Amino acid sequence: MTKANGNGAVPVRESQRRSMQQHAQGPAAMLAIGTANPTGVVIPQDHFADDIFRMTKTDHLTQLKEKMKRICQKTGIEKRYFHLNEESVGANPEFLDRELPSLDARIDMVATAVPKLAHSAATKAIAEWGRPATDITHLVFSTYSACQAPSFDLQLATLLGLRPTVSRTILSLHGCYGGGRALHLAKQLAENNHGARVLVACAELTLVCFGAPDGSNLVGTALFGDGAGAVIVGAGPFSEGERPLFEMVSATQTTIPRTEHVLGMQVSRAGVDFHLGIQVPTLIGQNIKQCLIDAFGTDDAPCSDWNDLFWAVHPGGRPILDNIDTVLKLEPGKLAASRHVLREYGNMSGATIVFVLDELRRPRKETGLLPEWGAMLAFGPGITIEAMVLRAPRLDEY
Ligand SMILES: CCCCCCCCCCCCCCCCCC(=O)SCCNC(=O)CCNC(=O)[C@H](O)C(C)(C)COP(=O)(O)OP(=O)(O)OC[C@H]1O[C@@H](n2cnc3c(N)ncnc32)[C@H](O)[C@@H]1OP(=O)(O)O
Repeated sequence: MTKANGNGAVPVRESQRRSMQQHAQGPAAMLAIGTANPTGVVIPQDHFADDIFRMTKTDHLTQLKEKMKRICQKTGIEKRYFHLNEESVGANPEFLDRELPSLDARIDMVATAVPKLAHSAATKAIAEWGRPATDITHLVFSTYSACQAPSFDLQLATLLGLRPTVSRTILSLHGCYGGGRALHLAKQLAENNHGARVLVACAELTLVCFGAPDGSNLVGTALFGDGAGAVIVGAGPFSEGERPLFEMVSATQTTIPRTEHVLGMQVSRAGVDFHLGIQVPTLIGQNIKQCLIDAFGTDDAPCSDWNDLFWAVHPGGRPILDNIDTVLKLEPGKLAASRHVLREYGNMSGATIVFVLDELRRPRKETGLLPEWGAMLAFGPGITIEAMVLRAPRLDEY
């Protein structure tokens, strides 16, 4: 069979051959990881309630403050990093009144702060990768702060000096599954484009959501922090010096039916409003096993014991991790990387999963080598669950 072109007939077999060559060898892998947090403000969780009520001039709301203290004690968080500080909150009093427009001022602040934070994480990932930034062919950027075009993806590409031909995608408002979604897309891009090297960048600043504590935002205010993560993703053949940290074997996205109202974010003239339903941890616990079975592509559990795997779980909140432990009957310590990241940084939404992966790949005397097979999970509005089967190659494999 032939296909016409301007110069005559081109055999389809030839175009098929070319398209076959576009595919990479083997599954994509994460080749390097970088993380960053704002350097300005670190708030210990045990005096967060005092700090936030003072900063927002709401100390008179004593019952609300007591509830915030109760919530903070149950988060499993010890400290969080923030871009906003007392001075910038004082300079923007409209941030404290949801009736006043403040979106423009927030967009002005994130316009430089988000790419700067992403740049910091990406620079570390690129340095670890060891190849020049100009070898990056694709960029996938995820954030809940993007309200402009051109956006942070182009700013980051410029800051890093990427090629003008770099293929850019920005994911907006995917919330806590943004990092999982970006990695899932990067896997598909790397596997379908021979030689592709994809930079995944996730950067989250709570300042677009920040407001004075009220009856609706206590949990989010007690839980979320600022951070950025970056991962270089590519598939074989690997160049000298490239070493896969985690192979990205298969991935699925699942939406739990009829849960759209449970978890959500909405851009308003007063910033980004968010809603975290009290049933989120239970719903995730009830659905997680099936998502894993789907991701592993088997009719039943992929292994007799989920403890045979290593786990990279987005620490959306302490009870989410507790429910996963219970449902999967995990041994203590299986979710240690997730609990560590929650304790040290809080929930940094889409960027958090990169911190968990970074924590997992650190060699540990007490736990030894990771099991060969693992699972990555991230959750967010929808309720959407991103699941990915990972494989940790042995050091001498590549
Ligand atoms: C410079 C400073 C700047 C600061 C800026 C901060 C700004 C932050 C804004 C960032 C927003 C980003 C939004 C991103 C949205 C995407 C989220 C996701 O995708 S991923 C998913 C995100 N993750 C999640 O959705 C999980 C969040 N949940 C948790 O982590 C835990 O449930 C917990 C820590 C809140 C409580 O621990 P637990 O063991 O459950 O303890 P208990 O049962 O004893 O409850 C204690 C009290 O808490 C109450 N209460 C509980 N839940 C809720 C609720 N949803 N609703 C309301 N209230 C709630 C409960 O009723 C009780 O009240 P009381 O009886 O004392 O009066």
